[in-house]
Amino acid sequence: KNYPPGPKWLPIVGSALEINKIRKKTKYLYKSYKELSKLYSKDGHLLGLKVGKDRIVMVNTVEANKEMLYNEDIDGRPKGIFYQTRTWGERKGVLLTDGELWKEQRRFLIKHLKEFGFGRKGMSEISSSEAGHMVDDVLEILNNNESAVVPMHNFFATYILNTLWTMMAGIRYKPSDPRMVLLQTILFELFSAIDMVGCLFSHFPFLSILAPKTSGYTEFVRIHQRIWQFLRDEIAAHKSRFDPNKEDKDFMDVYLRVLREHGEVNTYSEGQLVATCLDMFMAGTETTNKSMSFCFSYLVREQGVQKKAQEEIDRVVGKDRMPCLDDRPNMPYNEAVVHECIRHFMGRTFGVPHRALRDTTLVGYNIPKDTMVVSNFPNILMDEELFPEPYSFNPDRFIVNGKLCLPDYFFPFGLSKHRCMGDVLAKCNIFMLTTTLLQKFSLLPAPGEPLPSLEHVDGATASAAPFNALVVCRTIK
Ligand code: HEM
Repeated sequence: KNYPPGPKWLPIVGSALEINKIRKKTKYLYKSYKELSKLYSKDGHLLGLKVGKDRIVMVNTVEANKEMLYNEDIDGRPKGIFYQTRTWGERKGVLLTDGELWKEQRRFLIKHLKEFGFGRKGMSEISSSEAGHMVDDVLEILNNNESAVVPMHNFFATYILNTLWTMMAGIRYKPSDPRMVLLQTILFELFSAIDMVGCLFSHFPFLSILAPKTSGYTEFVRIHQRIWQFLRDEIAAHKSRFDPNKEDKDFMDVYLRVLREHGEVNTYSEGQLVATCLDMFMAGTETTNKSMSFCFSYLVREQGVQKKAQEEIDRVVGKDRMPCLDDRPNMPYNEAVVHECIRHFMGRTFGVPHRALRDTTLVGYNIPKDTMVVSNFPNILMDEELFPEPYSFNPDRFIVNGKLCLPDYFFPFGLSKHRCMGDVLAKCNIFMLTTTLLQKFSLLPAPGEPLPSLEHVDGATASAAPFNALVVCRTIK
């Protein structure tokens, strides 16, 4: 009763058939939800759905999102096969957990990551060092030539992972490392095959037994097994060289010391360590990397925007040193590029689902316990009234009187207690990698190839369609 408006529910499938029908027409899930909202939701705030066993409420407007994100009754994370298969059937980690475990482990993670630079000056040094490695790698690809065609798909992924992994595990990888290439390929496959709200086997769990292959269950488990193995190998390496008398070098050392000294007590366990690493690996790299894939697909198309960003870099930084985070206040245009690329990414990606912990209400509608409640970021970030010509890449929309100005309806990292843990790192990396690359090189359309497509790859996190760019050395006057 008084559940948010939406399509009719049929037995077993709920509203899945109608969503599917519209998705075939619109291609993208966020566009399907927009159409359904137009059809069913008079006030536009919420769209109420049921897909298989899951009750899902899409939260469309700024007002409803603010109410939802500050409502403690909707502070849970979903339960069920999809969320728990990632962590061996248990609820572990920091991304998809709630209650005491989430509170304690999130606090512990942030506190100790700070010791290794997270959110502090050390982080900009790590990011700057990765930007330097990136330039060296591009020069190697150019091999003394003026230009080269470079696949931009996943180009930034390893540098982004390295900034996080330096703090988590004290290591960095080369983008050519076969383990990295494999991990990035399977992660891309995984995120394209699922939606933020689940997939076939999560809405219809019996399919994981009756049709494990067709429902995506087998592939989901296979990909996770690979990632678990990668993480477990690194933890094993840390264990084998652990010396209690030496200072901890990274988060894994800190966590292993706690386990050695106190055993697996309260919410601390080796499984929790693996799950936290898994969460950071997925939440920390996919998001930033895909934001950057949108950024450069537009910068190749929009040479005017690229030139404007380069003019500011040349004026403020010059050519004799690399950009650094302290330049940010003097570089509002490049700062605005960072926010515009995040807008394009989250403008096609839903928030991490919340769960109603008890029966509650939202903008006057009833939300029963255990309903999945999801921020429909695309509805806000691609709204023509809030962001005119939303599909154009226009950093100037965030500049007022020559200064960066972010409206209060721009909150792509969420709000309140579950707010993204990595927003500072993400913005730092996007700024450092973008400005450092544009200082040294221009990116042009690859000769003989179409411009980067405006279509994107749908999935749990959206990505620009793969594209190549002609990377050309710049000579700065
Ligand atoms: C452009 C980059 C990123 C965007 C747009 C983004 C966005 C988000 C959003 C919308 C949420 C959900 C907030 C909510 O549920 O209310 C979230 C949660 C989270 N993000 Fe990010 N994120 C980004 C980068 C990162 C990075 C770099 C890290 C890791 C350092 C990270 C770690 C997390 C974690 C752990 C959570 C769960 C927080 C919790 O439930 O307590 N994210 N992020």
